[in-house]
Amino acid sequence: MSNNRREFLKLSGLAGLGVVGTGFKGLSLEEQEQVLAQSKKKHAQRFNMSGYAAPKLEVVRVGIVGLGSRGPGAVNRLSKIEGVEIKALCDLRPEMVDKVVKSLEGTSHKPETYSGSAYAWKKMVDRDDLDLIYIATPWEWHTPMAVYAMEAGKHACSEVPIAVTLEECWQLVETSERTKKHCMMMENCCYDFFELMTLNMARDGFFGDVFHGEGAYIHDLLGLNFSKTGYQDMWRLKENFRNGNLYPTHGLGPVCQAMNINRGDQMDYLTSLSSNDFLMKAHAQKLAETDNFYNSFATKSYRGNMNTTMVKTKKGKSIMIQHDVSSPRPYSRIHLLSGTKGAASKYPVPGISTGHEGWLKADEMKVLEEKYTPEIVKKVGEMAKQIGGHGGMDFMMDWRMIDCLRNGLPLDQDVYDGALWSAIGPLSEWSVANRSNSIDVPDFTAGSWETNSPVELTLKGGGTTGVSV
Ligand SMILES: NC(=O)c1ccc[n+]([C@@H]2O[C@H](COP(=O)([O-])OP(=O)(O)OC[C@H]3O[C@@H](n4cnc5c(N)ncnc54)[C@H](O)[C@@H]3O)[C@@H](O)[C@H]2O)c1
Repeated sequence: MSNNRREFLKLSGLAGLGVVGTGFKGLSLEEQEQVLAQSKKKHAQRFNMSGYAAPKLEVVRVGIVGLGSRGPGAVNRLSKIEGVEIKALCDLRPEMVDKVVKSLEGTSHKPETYSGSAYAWKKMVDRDDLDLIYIATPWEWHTPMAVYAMEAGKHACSEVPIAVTLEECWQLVETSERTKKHCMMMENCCYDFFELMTLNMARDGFFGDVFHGEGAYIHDLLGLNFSKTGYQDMWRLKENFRNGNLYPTHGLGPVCQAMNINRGDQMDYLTSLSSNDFLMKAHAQKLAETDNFYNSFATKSYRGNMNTTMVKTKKGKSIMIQHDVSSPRPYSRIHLLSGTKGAASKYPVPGISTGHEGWLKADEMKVLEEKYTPEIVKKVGEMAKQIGGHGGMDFMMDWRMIDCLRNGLPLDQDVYDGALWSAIGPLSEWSVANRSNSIDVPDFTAGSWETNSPVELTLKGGGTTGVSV
């Protein structure tokens, strides 16, 4: 069987209008309209997964697929959480699996392994002794793997973005609703310390009505994306042949939580604009001068270096999201919240303000930290810092998900969050390709955003899962 994911989609019956291809690329205007109409029609059938609690699992038996740069860290973190059994590991490349198996020597985890083909993961997912499939593969595999996992009776969680087309977003929503299996996109930035504190402050009304938010993924990955030893088969560079906000969720997730998107407000429409590419093709051409490997990359067109996407919400609020992975500038996710009574901004230095005079002083910030540090940080924040993973946020995310599964609680990020935040990718592609015309954002919740509860910030009903550092 071909290693090609598009071939797989066709063979597995997952192919539908808009699945094969990236976003709207390659579709005529008429076909794009059909995709949107089809999306709207799907509002008919519903089971609301927001706030849904699956039966408690005392032990969470996990299978992990994708053991490149990101996956092994997840294995390490999960291995330290009480009630987790790492039962199975999978990667296309056997050597990646071997390395992770070795790292677990001396622990109680004795996983079975799967590798050697692009479909070995299906064998793993088909086992009947797994509760959760944890996905850390290239983007194009996230939805096929998550959908297959839910169909096989497992909860699914996936790295970001969980979908690359609108059709995939709908598949995730429909499958999660039909199978009543959790489908969580692992947006770790929602668990960073400043983001959690400002979410708590927003919830308490500190900022008044938060009517504007900004997020971004500004990270100079030019060298890594073009490195032959970076991402498997150069997949991440190839994603940059698309033009739009390809990686929206790190900046967007925490802003959506603070603005209660999907849970009190909803995205209405967006418009998106990309600069031209002034760096990537030039870099490819320079590399090709001395290395034939880069010849094919030197002839390609790349996404504009900076993409700016603006969203209007149904309640009249605004969100701005940026994406730039090639400019020589410092890392930033912005994380700005602007309300009727105050504002927060994370980069370059975390600050809170209540007026135009400037940011609060260190002693005032300390008082706020004491008041607004959420329960999860008090409970596992210090251990998370020791275990690591982007300063601790990765561990807090994994711990919270496992704690919710073990206590039969709804997950903080449900399938609607994953679908909506990921949908910015294909929607922004369409807008960029159409002179920044606006496009409606589908309501994946089918109206239940009006009554869904905001994400839970206490550990009510849970907080019982231990950690071994
Ligand atoms: N949340 C974060 O902070 C964060 C950070 C880094 C990466 N990521 C995400 O993690 C995911 C993985 O990224 P990475 O940096 O580890 O990439 P990578 O290329 O290093 O690793 C991907 C792994 O998946 C394997 N793989 C590919 N196709 C497969 C298949 N069909 N079956 C089984 N294994 C397959 C590859 O062999 C490789 O080992 C991406 O979605 C990326 O966006 C998230």
